[in-house]
Formats: sequence, structure tokens, C-alpha cells
Amino acid sequence: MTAALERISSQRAFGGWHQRWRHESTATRCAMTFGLYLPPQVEDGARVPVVYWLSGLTCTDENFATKAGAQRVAAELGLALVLPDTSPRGEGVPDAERYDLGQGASFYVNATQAPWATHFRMYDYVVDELPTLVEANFPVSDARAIAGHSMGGHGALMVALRNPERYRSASALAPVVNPMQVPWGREAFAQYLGADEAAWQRYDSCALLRAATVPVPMLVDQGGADAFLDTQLQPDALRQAATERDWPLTLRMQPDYDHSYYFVASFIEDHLRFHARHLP
Ligand SMILES: N[C@@H](CCC(=O)N[C@@H](CS)C(=O)NCC(=O)O)C(=O)O
Repeated sequence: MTAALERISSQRAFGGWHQRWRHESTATRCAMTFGLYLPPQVEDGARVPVVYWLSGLTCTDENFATKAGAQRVAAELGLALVLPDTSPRGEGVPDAERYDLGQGASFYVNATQAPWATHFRMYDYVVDELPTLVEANFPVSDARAIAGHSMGGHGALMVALRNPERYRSASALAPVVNPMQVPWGREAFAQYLGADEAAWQRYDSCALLRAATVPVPMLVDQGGADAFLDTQLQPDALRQAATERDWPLTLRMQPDYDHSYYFVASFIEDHLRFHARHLP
């Protein structure tokens, strides 16, 4: 056990444990908190595959833990869940008045611009530091999948497209698929990455998919009554890129569902079963 890992809480859930942990991150240079669900199968000494979950704007690790109802299915399937926070936080970490920039709104990039560049290195945190920490300290294997919602759906697809050797599958609910072309992404990327849009392409799932060479199976669900559908999400842009590349994407429109965790909770079971089919 790494000495710097501090357990905040541990609760029985569906025969396993839901825990919260805190540690000093070298990537973000501040204390980071993450959620961890360990399914009952770890009690037989098994190392279990892991689904990393990236949440959306304004979330912490707790939104998904308390609202999605994912632990029941993870317990059945023998999957661990790792739930990072959505940004660095705390005193000394820059923030913005608006909800879609700063703390709670990292967009999972490595910022290069002041004042963000010192702490907002969530790409490195999610891709490298957190899996290394989790695999060294808990009974989980290196068989990984990644999933997320909204800004976190962007994060999950983008991270998998850039690291196809590290993830067996990726999925998203109501993801921001083309951040370079929509207000949430354009405003955040300008702040975090600067004005040169060439640097934005490395974080844009549509651009990445057009250049990708190693396929990663993907499942995307999008609610038809999502208030952000036309302005921020635009899943047809991903469908178009996937069709051009003959990419293994299943994109499902779900009529009447909105952007909330009622939508996430309704389809998370399908997503975990999808990942379990690709994990050993
Ligand atoms: N309704 C929010 C927009 C942010 C939002 O919808 N956040 C989504 C992710 S993009 C979320 O998961 N919110 C937290 C929750 O529903 O528990 C606002 O205008 O402040």
C-alpha cells in the first residue's frame, strides 16, 4: 500500500465495497480524491478488470457513485469501477466563476496556458498516474475500459482514441464528440490550450477518429430530449467520422431522455455489459 493513499470512506455495496481515496498527485500537483468500487469477486483473491468513469461538468467522484446505480451491475459482472474527480481542486488551484471552466471542468486535457498549466494536467492523471496507482495498490488488473458522461464522455472517447493499446473498449453517454466545434469545447480549449487550434485536435474525438489506425469498440447513447443535443453534443459528427472510417461504433438515440443522471442510470447497465464483453 502506498503510504500517501488515504482512505476517506468504505461502505458495503452489493457484496463488494464502495470506497473513496485521497492522494497527492504528481500530475496535478494537488490532493486528488477518487471513488473505487471493488466487486465481491476480489474477496476470492482475484484481480478484476476495471472500468474508468469520467464524469461531466460540475461533478465530483460522488455524482456517479450515488446516482448511476452502477455498483449492482459491476458486482454481478466482477468489474471494478474507478471514478476520478473532474479536475484538480482546492486552495491555490485556479478557478472561474462559470460552471464550464476551471474546477469541475477540466475537459481532461493537459493545459499549456496560464493560469491553468500548473495544475490542470488531467490527461496525464487519468491516462498514466491513476491507473498506475490503482493497479499497484488494489486487486485490479490492467484490463481497462473507459466510459463517461458529457464532458466525461468526451474524455473517455478521446483518451481511448489516443491510447488504443491501453483500453479494450470505450463508451459514452451524451458525449461532447467534437469539442473544437461547440461552445463548451471552444471556450475551454482556448483557455487551457491557447489560440492555436492545431493543438486542439489532439483532444477532439472526431479529429482523432479520422486519423486513428487501431480500432477500439465504442458504444454511445444520446438522449433525444437532451437540452444540449444541438448546441454542444452533436453526435452526428461522430457518426459521420465513424462511417467514413468503417469504425466499430454503435451510436443509439434514446427518444425522450434528457442530459441528467436519470438518463445515465437508465443505460449504465448496457454500458457495463458492453465493456464486460471486451474484458477478460
Ligand atoms: N445544469 C448544469 C449543467 C451542467 C450539467 O448538466 N452537468 C452534468 C454533466 S455535463 C451533470 O452530470 N451534473 C451533475 C448531476 O446531475 O449530478 C448547469 O447549468 O450548471
